[in-house]
Amino acid sequence: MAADMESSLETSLSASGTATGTLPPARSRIFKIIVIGDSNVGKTCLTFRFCAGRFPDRTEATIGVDFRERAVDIDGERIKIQLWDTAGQERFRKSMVQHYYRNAHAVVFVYDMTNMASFHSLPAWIEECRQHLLAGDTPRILVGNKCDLRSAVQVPTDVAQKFADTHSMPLFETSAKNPNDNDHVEAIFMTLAHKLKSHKPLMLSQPPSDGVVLKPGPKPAVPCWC
Ligand SMILES: Nc1nc2c(ncn2[C@@H]2O[C@H](COP(=O)(O)OP(=O)(O)OP(=O)(O)O)[C@@H](O)[C@H]2O)c(=O)[nH]1
Repeated sequence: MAADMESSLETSLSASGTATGTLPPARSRIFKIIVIGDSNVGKTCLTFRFCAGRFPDRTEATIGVDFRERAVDIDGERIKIQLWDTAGQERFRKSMVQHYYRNAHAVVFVYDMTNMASFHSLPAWIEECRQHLLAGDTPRILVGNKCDLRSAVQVPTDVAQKFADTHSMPLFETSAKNPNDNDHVEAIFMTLAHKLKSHKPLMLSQPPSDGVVLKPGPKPAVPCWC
């Protein structure tokens, strides 16, 4: 992953590059999106699905944080979506928490639709986020995962929607495993990236080094989810 992160240091000038044979790479905006929620809800699988395009063969509990990154083209602009897959288990995350939130441009809260306890944990995750995020207007979305396990669903959509409305977040129900189910993981992150693109000024972030972001981006503009 380190190599991927290094690539986000690319700088500008391709548009004005001269015919020297090796044009400098295009500058990319980087959107740091952190993915939060209880252990086992599928944060690793969701981020893997978006960045690698498939469901991982196997996963282990995330320790600290994993980074995944994907470059996308939005309206002709190259954007790097940097997903921070955070540990759900308290013992694997406590020393890292402030690094997750630092300079985050958006937050994805995840619960497991087949596990009511993971839904009931959401207020605690929202509170942690509130305590660490400087910008209270940082875009947030709510994702219910594992909707492919239809017969095991414990969290009704209307209950989740009510919760999402109360917290002014859009709700998506999806499956990292089965890309044909409900909202596509691809569409969820791309929707978020479109929102960020239309509201963020240009950022030249440094990539994280040992989990620490070196250079802050400017305060994000007020998001609009309408
Ligand atoms: N059926 C089904 N299983 C899923 C889905 N997403 C994840 N899983 C399974 O749920 C388990 C946990 O997935 P992870 O992605 O490792 O969960 P996590 O939230 O990253 O867990 P931590 O790293 O401990 O915080 C694994 O056994 C996955 O295979 C899904 O959409 N459908």
